[in-house]
Amino acid sequence: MVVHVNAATSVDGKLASRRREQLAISGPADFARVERVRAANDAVMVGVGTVLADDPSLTVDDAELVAEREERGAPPQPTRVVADSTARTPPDARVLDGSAPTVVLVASSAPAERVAAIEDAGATVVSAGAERVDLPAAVDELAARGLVDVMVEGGGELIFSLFEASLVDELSVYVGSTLIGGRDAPTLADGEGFVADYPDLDLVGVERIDDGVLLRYDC
Ligand SMILES: NC(=O)C1=CN([C@@H]2O[C@H](COP(=O)(O)OP(=O)(O)OC[C@H]3O[C@@H](n4cnc5c(N)ncnc54)[C@H](OP(=O)(O)O)[C@@H]3O)[C@@H](O)[C@H]2O)C=CC1
Ligand SMILES: Nc1nc(O)c(N)c(N[C@@H]2O[C@H](COP(=O)(O)O)[C@@H](O)[C@H]2O)n1
Repeated sequence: MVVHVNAATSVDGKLASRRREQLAISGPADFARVERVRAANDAVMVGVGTVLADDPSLTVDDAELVAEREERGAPPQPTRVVADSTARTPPDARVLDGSAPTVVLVASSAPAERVAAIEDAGATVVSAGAERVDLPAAVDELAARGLVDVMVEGGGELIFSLFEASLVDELSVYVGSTLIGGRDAPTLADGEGFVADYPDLDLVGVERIDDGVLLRYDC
């Protein structure tokens, strides 16, 4: 199992503004790279905060990349995965539009009627954890379903939890040349934050793309 976190930040480490609206930090070449990373993975995962803020599709749109997946015997699209403890994913969200398989990870305490609405929209609901999605159990469950290479696109709450659980194998951060600011703006890793035992990453790549820099780390 390989968990690869990929995200784009401003020079000051923000994922978006304090309004938490979707913001294009990547340029065209970086978005094309992100699409290639999606296509190389079995699953593309986000937290429900990103679904509510961005309403992403998380699909591979480039027909050549879809064809390449099919040539190697993979399904045309990676499976979309949402970490959503209380089943807040709206039934009309793009991740539930049927254009790719979707797994929604919930806690066992998630309200049954909201779980049913997500299932009615065509997603597979997987329960892991009592009150909040238990990420180690969830990734094991994904692997058992053949989803072994997982790309995580954010946001900051989910990314922090994955680092806290020592589940991240690779991190790619595209640092765009824009400054967002704001103490309440989401950052690459939010959550409670570390106060000791800070993850020590191994810088393995630096590349200029568009007007920013892609930093790659082994974790
Ligand atoms: N620039 C970029 O590359 C990206 C930017 N973004 C931006 O980030 C923002 C959204 O980020 P953020 O608000 O942090 O949302 P996240 O996408 O990280 O989702 C956070 C939510 O995920 C749920 N969740 C379920 N299980 C867990 C767990 N074990 N650990 C942590 N979270 C869990 C929680 O809700 P619950 O408790 O209900 O389960 C939590 O509130 C938006 O502004 C978006 O535009 C997002 C992705 C990429
Ligand atoms: N790599 C990257 N660069 C940015 O500038 C971004 N804003 C994001 N956001 C992520 O991409 C998702 C959008 O996906 P779709 O295009 O709708 O498929 C968004 O939800 C974030 O996860 N990423």
